[in-house]
Amino acid sequence: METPRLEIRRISRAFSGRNVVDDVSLKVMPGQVTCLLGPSGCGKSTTLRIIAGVEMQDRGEIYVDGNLVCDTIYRVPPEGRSIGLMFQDFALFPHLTVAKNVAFGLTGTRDENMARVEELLARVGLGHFAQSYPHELSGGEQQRIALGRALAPRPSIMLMDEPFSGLDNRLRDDIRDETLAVLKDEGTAVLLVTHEPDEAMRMADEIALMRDGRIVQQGAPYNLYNSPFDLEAAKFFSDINVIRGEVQGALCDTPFGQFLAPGKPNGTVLNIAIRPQHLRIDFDRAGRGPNPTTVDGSPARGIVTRARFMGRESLVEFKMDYDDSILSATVPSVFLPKEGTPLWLMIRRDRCFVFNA
Ligand SMILES: Nc1ncnc2c1ncn2[C@@H]1O[C@H](COP(=O)(O)OP(=O)(O)OP(=O)(O)O)[C@@H](O)[C@H]1O
Repeated sequence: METPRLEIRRISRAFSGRNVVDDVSLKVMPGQVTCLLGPSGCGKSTTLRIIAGVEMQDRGEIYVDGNLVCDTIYRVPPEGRSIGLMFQDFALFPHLTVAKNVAFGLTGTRDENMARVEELLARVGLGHFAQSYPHELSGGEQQRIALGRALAPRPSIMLMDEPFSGLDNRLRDDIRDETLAVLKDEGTAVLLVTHEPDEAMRMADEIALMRDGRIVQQGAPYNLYNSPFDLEAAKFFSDINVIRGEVQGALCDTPFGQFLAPGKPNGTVLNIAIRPQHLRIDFDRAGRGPNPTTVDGSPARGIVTRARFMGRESLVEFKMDYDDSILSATVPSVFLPKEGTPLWLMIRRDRCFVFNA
């Protein structure tokens, strides 16, 4: 078995009696990007600060390359942990040239350091800026220099806390992709903190979804998106429609037909959740909808309340006849029916998530 670059075991930290980080365990394997994803205030940054060594845990252990760097008794200082850091305010040293910024943490001979600086500046595509000062560079370029500086000492693991949130949207996607390419090239393991699911999906090999100080689900982005642990986890990645139904005789009756509910006692209320792209819209045929199918179940009618063009897709919202609830569906390209139009919806049964209400 390969040794994880970083492993934390059962880390906890309380502030004023509140568990901000609660029994968190995590491994990051060589060459992997793991994202700690969760809403603001869930304890992501505190976890990262504990790993970096600028905050102490109340319980738990931290290992880098299989070696203990911190438990509640033994503690390697931050600079001895082989950890690189990159935060949103990546503050380069303004009085040092780009080359000297990148060389800052290096301990080799002058020649070795120069070679490493050259290698990294080439890798981030900014070799020609070696003798410039940070204020002569754009935000995105400074970000790339900060990446070079953090990578220069060949850290075992890079910790990144919302490193792209200071950049404007268009630039952000490019810098994110470039950063990822450089990190993969260097073979560095990364633990990246973000509250943006899109960023996590784009960057991560593995996502650890955090809520109220705990990791509630961990796995490949595909698995988190397609098999969310609960309704809240499902909602974190996209808008979601919820259809309620009650179980009778191992079947759950809904306006969209019956769902199998094996093992669920009679009277259990279920939330059937489905993402907007998995609803199918069909036309009204004088008050009748399409015929039921095994893939899509039965249709239910709604009235269009709003339709918006979103760029790649159109978002259509419906007030459903059965209980006036609102459902939304997305359609590729342009589909903008008038408000008040009656249309029928069907749901892709294989794309539904079923949770106890
Ligand atoms: N030193 C501290 N003293 C007291 N409370 C703290 C301290 N550090 C963090 N907290 C609290 O712990 C909780 C988690 O904070 P943390 O910064 O880890 O969350 P986060 O998930 O990174 O959120 P964000 O994305 O907003 O930074 C917050 O409620 C915060 O107020």
